[in-house]
Amino acid sequence: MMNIHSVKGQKIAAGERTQEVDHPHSLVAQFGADQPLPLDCGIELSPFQIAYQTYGTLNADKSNAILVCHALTMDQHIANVHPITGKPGGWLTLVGPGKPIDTDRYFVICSNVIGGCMGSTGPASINPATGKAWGLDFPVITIPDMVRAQAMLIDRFGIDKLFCVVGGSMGGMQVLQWSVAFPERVFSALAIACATRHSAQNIAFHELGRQAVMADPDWQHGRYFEHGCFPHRGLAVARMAAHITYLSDAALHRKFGRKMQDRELPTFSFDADFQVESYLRYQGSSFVERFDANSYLYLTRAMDYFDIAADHDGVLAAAFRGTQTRFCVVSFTSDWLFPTSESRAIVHALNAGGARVSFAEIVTDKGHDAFLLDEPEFIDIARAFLQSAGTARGLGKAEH
Ligand SMILES: CC(=O)SCCNC(=O)CCNC(=O)[C@H](O)C(C)(C)COP(=O)(O)OP(=O)(O)OC[C@H]1O[C@@H](n2cnc3c(N)ncnc32)[C@H](O)[C@@H]1OP(=O)(O)O
Ligand SMILES: N[C@@H](CCO)C(=O)O
Repeated sequence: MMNIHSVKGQKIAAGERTQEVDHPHSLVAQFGADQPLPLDCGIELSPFQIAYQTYGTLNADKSNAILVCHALTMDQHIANVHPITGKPGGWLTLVGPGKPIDTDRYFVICSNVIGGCMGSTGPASINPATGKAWGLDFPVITIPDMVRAQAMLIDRFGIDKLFCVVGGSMGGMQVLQWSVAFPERVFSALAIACATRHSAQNIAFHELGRQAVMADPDWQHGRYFEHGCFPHRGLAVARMAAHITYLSDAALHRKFGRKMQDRELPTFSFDADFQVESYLRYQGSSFVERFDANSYLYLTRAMDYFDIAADHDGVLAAAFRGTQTRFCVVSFTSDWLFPTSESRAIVHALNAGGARVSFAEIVTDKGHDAFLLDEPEFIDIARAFLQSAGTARGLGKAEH
């Protein structure tokens, strides 16, 4: 029986941070001492829980399930109003009735990653051994750990084989890991704006963000809840730096150029004179209202450690050899975080491994986060891929 409860999250209430906040729109699967999660660091995490959302209906033979893997700071609320921000779902361009991930046709599951802060067990959860938030005592988790936890959730649904696993950025890493760790459970895979390993430049940006968090005196060596504070400034700076990498020079120029913010002339101060400064400050301050600082450390670390080839004697193609999964790999021309060269490396490895793979590079100036935006060519490609995979899976044609 599925063990379903209203999620008791750990933190994040804008302005009034507590360690027990309801997330009434999520379901939670709990895993007790009899079902520990084996982690790459050698520790078994137990007990733990996974918060998740579902959309649509699972068909009788359980062949229409799509697992959506969320990106770094996103969460399971991909197609419903977000319970903290009150904003529309995080991936409505792709998920919903009549959308490529058609909730009238597919059963869609999206779970908050292990280590996250939206109801799944993470560093802000209570450590049963101490009765306090885990903080940095939480074990370091990896992308394979996230996927192993998701597989345990999928088992609870009695789903042997997912029709598709879909994700962008860190979600795309999970897609690739699913196809390597559980090839027989993945009929098709849509990996967007991602890579099989994190580059030196990307690790460097993550390190910058982590150092910004840890340099904030309110971080308190990760024990900020106990001190009744939160590293707002450090986490906001981390987000500002990261957000620049999600965009592109051309997009920033198009949106803001050198335009001034609510003024005609420079103030000759360090106010946000430029619109782009004001925008970045807003992105930083809104982020800290919805995200946990320690989770940010853990999830960026998980991406840093990701390296599929390293787990296969340095031979990427060996990871995919003999796979029956149908792949679609997508990149965006202005993505300098996961440039097209990374996607080509995935495609070459898949080809060498004998996989069935299609590849699209979308021309856009919207940067890495183009996968979250209304990018018609990308939406069309996702729709066509799922349509053709659905036909191959015997799911019939969509009405739309
Ligand atoms: C948990 C969730 O809700 S997940 C939400 C979805 N995902 C994320 O947050 C990931 C991070 N966010 C992003 O990467 C991007 O914001 C996207 C991709 C989601 C959206 O991109 P876009 O639609 O192009 O929005 P854009 O980046 O221009 O940001 C718009 C916001 O900036 C604000 N803004 C724009 N210009 C300025 C300015 N000069 N000064 C201050 N704020 C500004 C807008 O008011 C708007 O605020 P709102 O989000 O509260 O409505
Ligand atoms: N902007 C998205 C994607 C980052 O890779 C996020 O914050 O999760």
